[in-house]
Amino acid sequence: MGADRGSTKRRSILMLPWLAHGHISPFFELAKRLTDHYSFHIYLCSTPVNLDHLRNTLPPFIQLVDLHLPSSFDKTLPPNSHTTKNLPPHLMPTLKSAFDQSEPAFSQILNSLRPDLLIYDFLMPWAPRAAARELGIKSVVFITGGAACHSFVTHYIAHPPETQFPFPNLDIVSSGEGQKTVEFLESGDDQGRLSNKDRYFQCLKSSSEIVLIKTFREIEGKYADYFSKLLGKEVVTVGGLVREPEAKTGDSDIINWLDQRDHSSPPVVFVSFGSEYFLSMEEMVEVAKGLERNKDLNFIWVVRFPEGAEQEKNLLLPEGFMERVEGRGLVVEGWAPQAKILQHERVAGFVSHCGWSSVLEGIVYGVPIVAMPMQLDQPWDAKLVEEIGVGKEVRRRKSDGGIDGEEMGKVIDEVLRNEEMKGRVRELSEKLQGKGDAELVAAADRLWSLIEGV
Ligand SMILES: C[C@@H]1O[C@H](OP(=O)(O)OP(=O)(O)OC[C@H]2O[C@@H](n3ccc(=O)[nH]c3=O)[C@H](O)[C@@H]2O)[C@H](O)[C@H](O)[C@H]1O
Repeated sequence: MGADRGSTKRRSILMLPWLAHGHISPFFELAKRLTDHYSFHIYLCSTPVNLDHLRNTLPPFIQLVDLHLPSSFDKTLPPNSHTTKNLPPHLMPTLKSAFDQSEPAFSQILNSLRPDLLIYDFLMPWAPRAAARELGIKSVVFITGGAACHSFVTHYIAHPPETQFPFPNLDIVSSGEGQKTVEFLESGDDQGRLSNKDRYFQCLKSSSEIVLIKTFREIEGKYADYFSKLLGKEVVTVGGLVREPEAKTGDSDIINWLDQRDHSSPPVVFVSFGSEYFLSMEEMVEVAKGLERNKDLNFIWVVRFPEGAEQEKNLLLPEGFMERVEGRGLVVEGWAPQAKILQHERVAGFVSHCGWSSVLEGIVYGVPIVAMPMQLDQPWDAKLVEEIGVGKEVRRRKSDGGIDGEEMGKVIDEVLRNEEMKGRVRELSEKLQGKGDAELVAAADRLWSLIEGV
């Protein structure tokens, strides 16, 4: 008896992603595939503000469950800020503490829904403990990032500092590029109770005999195997979960702009730094410089500002920038239909912060990547992009580690001219078609057998 739809009974899974779009989106994609092909019923649990955009497009056998953070935080974290989207960075530790203190509410949800399994994220060690305590059920952590990064971070936490990471090309701590991420790992929530590295490692250790991760063995098999060795658990890949772009009103202006770039006009690059990161003023100036450097370059650039800090984009962009790029550059505020843009035939390059979902979308849609990592796992994702030959990283200034517009412009030109890289991206994109489904089938069966205890 497998997890296939022929099974007579449905097994229920409660999913609890971290309160960020870059986490909720992969959990929802996994939920859609598990309920679409297999006999699972999925409860997707998050704060109301994080679930609102999903309420009207729910496939069968997926149910949204609102989790309310303690009202004691309402002064520092009003309900519409119970998400990392547009949250001022200094409030992130407070959001983690508020989420931690929602454990009693989560325990009530466990008791009312009584799921057969919990799939959780790597930021809430209290969730698997609650599942075991309240219901005696197993829990599985689902890593929404890449295996290269997570195998390094786990190695960094589990081994003495002098132990050599087996893949030196990705040992960015030794190379001095990972300082910000090390600081992030050593820092913690605003009560100082739990460092991020302890929080993360407790989540990994609390997972049952398997760990799920959003990647393809084709591109990260050796890292997934090392991750498994470090954890002493089975690391089960689910493929890239690259979502099919949904048609949305308001996207047509951008798509029409792309359609108007005929084959005689220069190629277009899409520039985005994800749903969490906000460029500083200085970084905005350097990115603008990089896009202006090549007068022939067409581009779409998504610019974002923290909630309450929205400003007219021309206040933050260099004087006269919009006029100078008139006709070849489109600056979009807040959000753009990234998946649809990357699929467009006129888009020949992707300037990305290398958030993991963006890297996978660039690869699956066959668009070479100009890697400009900013924080978190992005430095490792950028190194992987270079290692598998689907892009090139923009090296930062040696003097102060800042991004350099001139260097960015050079790498854009180099990537757009690199026929071998374009061929490699196309070849990998074709190779990955269907690979993800095969990995998902195996993962669904593995979850089913875990629930059945076989
Ligand atoms: C897991 C973790 O999530 C975070 O998410 P973040 O949003 O920054 O980036 P992505 O993972 O690329 O996720 C971004 C997702 O939002 C979509 N999108 C984004 C901006 C936009 O304007 N339009 C869109 O459609 C995009 O297509 C992708 O699917 C951190 O990066 C972290 O590095 C990453 O490992």
